[in-house]
Amino acid sequence: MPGMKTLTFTRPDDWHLHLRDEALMRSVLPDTARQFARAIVMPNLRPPVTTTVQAVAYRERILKALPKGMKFEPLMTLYLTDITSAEEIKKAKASGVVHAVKLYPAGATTNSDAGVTDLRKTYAALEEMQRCGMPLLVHGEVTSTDIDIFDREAVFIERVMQPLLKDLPGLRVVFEHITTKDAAQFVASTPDTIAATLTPQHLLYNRNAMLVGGIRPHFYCLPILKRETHREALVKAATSGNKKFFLGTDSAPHAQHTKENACGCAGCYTAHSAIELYAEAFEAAGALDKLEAFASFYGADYYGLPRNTEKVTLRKEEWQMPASVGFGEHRLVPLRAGEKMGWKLSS
Ligand SMILES: NC(=O)N[C@@H](CC(=O)O)C(=O)O
Ligand SMILES: [Zn+2]
Ligand SMILES: [Zn+2]
Repeated sequence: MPGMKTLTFTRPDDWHLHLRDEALMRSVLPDTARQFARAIVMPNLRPPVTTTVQAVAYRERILKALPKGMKFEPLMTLYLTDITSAEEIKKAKASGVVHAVKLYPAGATTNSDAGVTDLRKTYAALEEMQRCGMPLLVHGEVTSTDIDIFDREAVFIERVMQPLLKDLPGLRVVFEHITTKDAAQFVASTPDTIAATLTPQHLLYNRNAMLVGGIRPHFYCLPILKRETHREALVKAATSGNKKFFLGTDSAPHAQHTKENACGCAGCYTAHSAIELYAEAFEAAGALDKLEAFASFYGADYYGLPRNTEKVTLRKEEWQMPASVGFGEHRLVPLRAGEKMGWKLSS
């Protein structure tokens, strides 16, 4: 069609994704595989993926769940615990399928109770990671009860991140799903070994979306949405052309009834149309020309993997996000449910 606005670019990858397992995974995996060539798959299952043997088995379950005709490469991670050994890191590295290790401070987020209680307990593993170049992916929030939930990321920088990088200056660290100006500035000021992922919800929304005119549980994720000044700083980082900032949806599916609940779970389901959501955020910033490198180049470069060669096309087209989609035997409410979208990925 003449005059139709399209955007063709290298197929993207998702550098932070929750796929869950079994029937739940089978429901969400096609959404990711339709858009992304590869994804860094988070290990916060119950029980968590703490060993290479478990990661290899989880990878096989993912590949088996992939619908016929779809191509997708899951990049596996290990869940760091107080007892992860240097030996386990060596096995992970040698496997060729484990690409990173994830730090969840104990109690910080969904399925993090097996997480790290004191970072010093993990130094043998971290030293081996520093030696072999295995990235540490960090959920960067402190968990102390005296710290306000809106300050937990900023406080994490001074209390955990800075001491960690002082002790292990060669460690590769990805500050995952950053939500504050503080984190964006911190990452920008560090050497190239330190990078960050950015989610669509933190680029598109501030905390008003979650709290004004009624409490909207489908906008609740961790780290929690912050005020507008932070969102603006994140958009600036994502669209700056700085290779330290790349795409990681943090798509985190939870069944509808567990989010629409007196004690609702944390996590936004963005995989349904993640690349379209990012396109909207980049378009609003007048930076669509920066989307390809953010979505398809910088993450691969950071992880030392080849860039994808296949192309995808986004079309400017209005469509409506479904109110919910299937999730095993449950329902799952995607971000933007029932609302208009302005971009569509061509199939
Ligand atoms: N982001 C979230 O709010 N939730 C994630 C965990 C995480 O990434 O912190 C989940 O697994 O549900
Ligand atoms: Zn997290
Ligand atoms: Zn996550």
